[in-house]
Amino acid sequence: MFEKSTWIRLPRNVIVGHGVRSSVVEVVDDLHLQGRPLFVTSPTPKRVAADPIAADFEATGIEPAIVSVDTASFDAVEEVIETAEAADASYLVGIGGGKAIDIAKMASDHLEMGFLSVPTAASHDGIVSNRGSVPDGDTRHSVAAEPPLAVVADTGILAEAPWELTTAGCADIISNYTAVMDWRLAKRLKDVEYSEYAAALAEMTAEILVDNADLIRPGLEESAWVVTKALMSSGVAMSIADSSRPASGAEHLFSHQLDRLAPDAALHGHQVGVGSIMTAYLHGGDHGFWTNIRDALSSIDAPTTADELGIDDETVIEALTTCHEIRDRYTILGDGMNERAARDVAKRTGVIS
Ligand SMILES: NC(=O)C1=CN([C@@H]2O[C@H](COP(=O)(O)OP(=O)(O)OC[C@H]3O[C@@H](n4cnc5c(N)ncnc54)[C@H](OP(=O)(O)O)[C@@H]3O)[C@@H](O)[C@H]2O)C=CC1
Ligand SMILES: O=C(CO)COP(=O)(O)O
Ligand SMILES: [Zn+2]
Repeated sequence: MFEKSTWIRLPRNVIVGHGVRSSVVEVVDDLHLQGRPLFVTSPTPKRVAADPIAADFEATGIEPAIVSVDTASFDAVEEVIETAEAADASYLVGIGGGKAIDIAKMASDHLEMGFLSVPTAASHDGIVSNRGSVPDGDTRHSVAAEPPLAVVADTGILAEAPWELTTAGCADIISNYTAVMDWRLAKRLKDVEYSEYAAALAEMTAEILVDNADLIRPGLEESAWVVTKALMSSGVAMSIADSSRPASGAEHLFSHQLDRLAPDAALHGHQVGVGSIMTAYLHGGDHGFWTNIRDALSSIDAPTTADELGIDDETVIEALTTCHEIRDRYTILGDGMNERAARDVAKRTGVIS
């Protein structure tokens, strides 16, 4: 008897383009959302987007509550839940980078409220995904969460954000190549749940981004357009898989461990990009594979070395040798690398000197 079933949760509205920030009120109306929104943001996104959007709401007689978060943590999710209850909010709007959007989607899941995703940086592929990523002591959870009812991505705002945020988003996408290789390996060796559609979409997204690398230049609003579409496509792959597997393999474990060992040293996307160079090398095969990843990263100005990340060589080795313990996710790292092997891969790929 056939007993399989799937439930794919995706945004109902996706609005991308120049000046669409001013459509948030209209989108809320289109979704028939009533009552008071709570904006979940962080300091810079508050200034560049949340405050002007709040003014648009005030002009219609609605005064949004606003909470600004500093870290991606369960404490921050709790703070948002308490603020939503105290403010009698009826839906949430995540306005910012990956941190603010992740916290909004997890809080809205707990509150059983809808949420809108308004990215201010094309820096991560959690813009549409139905998952949050939160560090918790020695581990890092990929938490099932509410997908956005709508995404409003203003390419004007995204293009004005610091260039390195956009290159971080590109690197998060390029890392899909190794994430999918890890996923296929885990399917073969551990028979984990696997979706060929999600894997193909994640890979194709990386492919299209790399093919359009010459359009990705600072000061070009079209870059924000190209990168944001890729970030959304990658997020949809995660939603189809109902897992972050299509976009998160060993290179993400490496980055999550760097977040613990060297907090705030570099952006998420930049760390996973450098991790991807090394895990591509570990996957072996064609010499061109890891060099292609390195060259794709450098063609869009993303870091390819520890030095460029602002992280010292020994921290890279520590992260490589311990990051398999971060979570129960089988990857090319298997049950861990020893120090000699880690130093060898980091040196051969030029990540450390
Ligand atoms: N759920 C998922 O599927 C995914 C989740 N993630 C998560 O997302 C996070 C990484 O996202 P990322 O965006 O790099 O992290 P942050 O949200 O921390 O943003 C990075 C920096 O960009 C700043 N910023 C954001 N927008 C602007 C702007 N328009 N102008 C100037 N500065 C701006 C932020 O300012 P400020 O300091 O004021 O906040 C912050 O300093 C990680 O926690 C990662 O785990 C990543 C990928 C997928
Ligand atoms: O960053 C992600 C995909 O780009 C997902 O993060 P996790 O590794 O926490 O699942
Ligand atoms: Zn990522």
